[in-house]
Amino acid sequence: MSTDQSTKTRADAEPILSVENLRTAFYTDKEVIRAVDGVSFDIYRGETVGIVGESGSGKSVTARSIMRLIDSPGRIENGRIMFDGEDLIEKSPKQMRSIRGGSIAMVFQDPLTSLNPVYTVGNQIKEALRLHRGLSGSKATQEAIELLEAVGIPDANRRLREYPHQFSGGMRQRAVIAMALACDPELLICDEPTTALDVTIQAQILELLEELQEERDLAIMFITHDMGVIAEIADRVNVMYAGEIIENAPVVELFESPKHPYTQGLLNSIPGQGLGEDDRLSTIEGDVPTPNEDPTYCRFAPRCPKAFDQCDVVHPKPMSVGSDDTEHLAACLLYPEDISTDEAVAIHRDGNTQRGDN
Ligand SMILES: Nc1ncnc2c1ncn2[C@@H]1O[C@H](COP(=O)(O)OP(=O)(O)OP(=O)(O)O)[C@@H](O)[C@H]1O
Ligand code: NI
Repeated sequence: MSTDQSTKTRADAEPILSVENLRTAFYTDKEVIRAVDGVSFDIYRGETVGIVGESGSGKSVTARSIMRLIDSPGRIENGRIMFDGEDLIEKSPKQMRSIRGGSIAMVFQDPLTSLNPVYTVGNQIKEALRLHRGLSGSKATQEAIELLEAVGIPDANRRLREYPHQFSGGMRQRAVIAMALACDPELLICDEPTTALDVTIQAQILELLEELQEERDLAIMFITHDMGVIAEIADRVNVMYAGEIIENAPVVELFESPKHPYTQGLLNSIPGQGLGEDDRLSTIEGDVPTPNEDPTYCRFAPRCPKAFDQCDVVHPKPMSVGSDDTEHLAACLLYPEDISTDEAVAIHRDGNTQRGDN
């Protein structure tokens, strides 16, 4: 993590990605699942923004919405996804195909979903180089070798001619990252890229991503359910719960001074600080509810140790909770802290969002 750098890049630049009030819903026979329900956040060049939350909180749907990979029965219902100054929601399917794997690349949990078993790793990287950068022949081969070397795959020349099944899990994920980089993306979206790997390999991949980011000024959106991974990799963190971002803060501030009771619960459940060896976020009792109705209340209230009667009838808006100039938001009726709870509740009820005010 590198918060100083993050604050610097944020102060004097435009975000590379700006998600504004994004809403994505799935229309099932039974109900409408508001998987992403009014999500807003920014990512700047050279910055890693983490998205953390329990299973089902809407992290992957957020990523897939940005990539415009939402299929029926799902659809993006509202919002803007400004990338490099243009709204991705307005793009045609053809334009999106060239953006995907071009200026935005994605790395998933299972590298085998990104690799084709019947082609050599080299051919797949070279295909990406041909499609997105117009390279072919020995130029493409040379670039593919350099990419494998850049992601720390030894003996690149030989490994280029091997098939995915000849790679170990960690090496496979490195190959997927090489493929993602083949397109020279500006934004890399990683959805639990290290979850399936053992801890040592996981640490190596995180380190690799940080190196690549520094070299290339990459913006990274990093999805995980693991607060320990967030601490390693993120500059800024969005905490998601039931389709909403309930807290957003620079990583150090989030760990030192979490404001939302949900974030406080997540931090208490980090392995080593909590009870078990299970790395799932498991010490908050109960489950994430399915967000299947308009949030006229706090979706975390049923599990919240600090909930009071108003939490069932007033929807919390993001409030500025940072010390000094820190951009730190929490959506909880307990804030702002410096006024009475009744006054705070009134601000939330009147829909006076503070986002964008600072
Ligand atoms: N194709 C779909 N059809 C119906 N509901 C869906 C679909 N895809 C996702 N959902 C719902 O959207 C919500 C958010 O799912 P999402 O996959 O984004 O969660 P997540 O935070 O990525 O969880 P995990 O950590 O398990 O990957 C869930 O309630 C899920 O059931
Ligand atoms: Ni997911």
